Amino acid sequence: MPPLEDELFPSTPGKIKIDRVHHNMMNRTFHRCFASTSTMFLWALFFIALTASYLSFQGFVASGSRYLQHTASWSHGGGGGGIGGIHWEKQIRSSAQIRRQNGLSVLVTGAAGFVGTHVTLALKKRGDGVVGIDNFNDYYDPSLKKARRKMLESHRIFIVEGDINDRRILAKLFDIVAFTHVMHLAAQAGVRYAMENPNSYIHSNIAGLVTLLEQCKSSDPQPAIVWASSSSVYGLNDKVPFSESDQTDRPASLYAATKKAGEEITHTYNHIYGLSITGLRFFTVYGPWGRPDMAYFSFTRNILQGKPITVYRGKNRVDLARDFTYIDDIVKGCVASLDTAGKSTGSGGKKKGPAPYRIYNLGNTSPVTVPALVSILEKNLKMKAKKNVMEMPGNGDVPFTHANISLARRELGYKPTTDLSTGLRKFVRWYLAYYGYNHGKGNLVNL
Ligand SMILES: O=C(O)[C@H]1O[C@H](OP(=O)(O)OP(=O)(O)OC[C@H]2O[C@@H](n3ccc(=O)[nH]c3=O)[C@H](O)[C@@H]2O)[C@H](O)[C@@H](O)[C@@H]1O
Repeated sequence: MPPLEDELFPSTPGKIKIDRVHHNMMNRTFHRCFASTSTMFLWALFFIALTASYLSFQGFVASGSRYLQHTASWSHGGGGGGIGGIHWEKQIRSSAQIRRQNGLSVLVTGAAGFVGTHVTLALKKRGDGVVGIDNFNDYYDPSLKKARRKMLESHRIFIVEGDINDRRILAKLFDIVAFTHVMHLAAQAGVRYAMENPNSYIHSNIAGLVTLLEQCKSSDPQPAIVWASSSSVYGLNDKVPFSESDQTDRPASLYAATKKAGEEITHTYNHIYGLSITGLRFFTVYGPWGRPDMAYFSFTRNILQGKPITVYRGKNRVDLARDFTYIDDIVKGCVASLDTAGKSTGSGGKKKGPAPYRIYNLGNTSPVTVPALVSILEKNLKMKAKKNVMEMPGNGDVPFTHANISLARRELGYKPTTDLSTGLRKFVRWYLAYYGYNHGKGNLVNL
């Protein structure tokens, strides 16, 4: 059995063990023990204070660097598009200035994208106020997006460098400008890339869309929204031409599925919050300042560089076909949609009455096969393509698209006027002016 004292004062490191010699000795020991304990107590206090001040200093440094990062991201959004500050707000106000009677005030998302650039410019040219937002991601060469921005800047259009998933930026923009309309074109595009990077489709086409709608629903006044859906929602349908009333529940790619989801999500915001919604199903849009990931663009590059192109073919050697639609026709459809969009009816996040919910096909109504597309390019480039023909891989592609545009014609006055030959001639002219024959460094040209 251990002695009682040992139990009361266990011999642990740092603790004084009581001497059991005699009483005086014990007193002295107690005294020493007490004195040492109070010293220990003071030391302990000292260490606690030291630790506390170290931790709070760390916290200060961390929050300081968070603050610095925050400030940095709000002041260096990238060449000309820096975020935050008086100068930034001034550029936004100036870009948003309306210069015609009953002009619109439009926020264009994806403004440095292909369709975004063209729509933004068209609105500005007719005197509407317009501000762009774009995250300048590197899905395809960001230098093309920057060149588009430079071109827009020469027309005094300001593009904020930011992501539609960033609630703070959206809130700030709506604080500065009472947008009457949002032209929502920011998206992860491309049908086949969805197998490589599925999450980017969820990030932009689902999460980004919801973030934007949340902002719009709580804005006062609520803007009307026109946004880009896609012909790909018709998926595996084989009844042609595709009509808006056809069922769209058999998407062939994740891209198509996110666009279809977008149609359902916008419907919800229309139903609950009274947002005015117009969804536009674009059919394979092409033209100057286009997207390098698309077939007409990459074929042109490869033909000029003497590289082979891959031409996909459907089952039983059937050629694939697309209802290729020229950018100027699409722009007219977008602008007409903005002009005819009824008002949103909500305020303070509450619906006051039913608001319009519309969906339109914007196509060309004359599908052309991919080999025919290649022939037109060969003629314009005066060069022969090296073709590798192979069966379409099961990666989300659909064999054909063909738009019925009667609804858009009736309600928007939409009437496409550019056939594929004319449109590709314009594209090739732009391409050669921009890249040169060797696809060298781009020379910036005006539209
Ligand atoms: O209209 C639409 O909904 C969609 O149009 C295009 O998608 P897609 O029609 O597949 O356009 P491309 O990628 O340019 O392909 C056009 C045709 O060329 C074919 N192709 C593509 C690439 C290739 O290397 N070879 C080839 O034969 C495709 O199979 C397709 O039939 C866009 O990329 C989508 O963002 C858009 O939403």
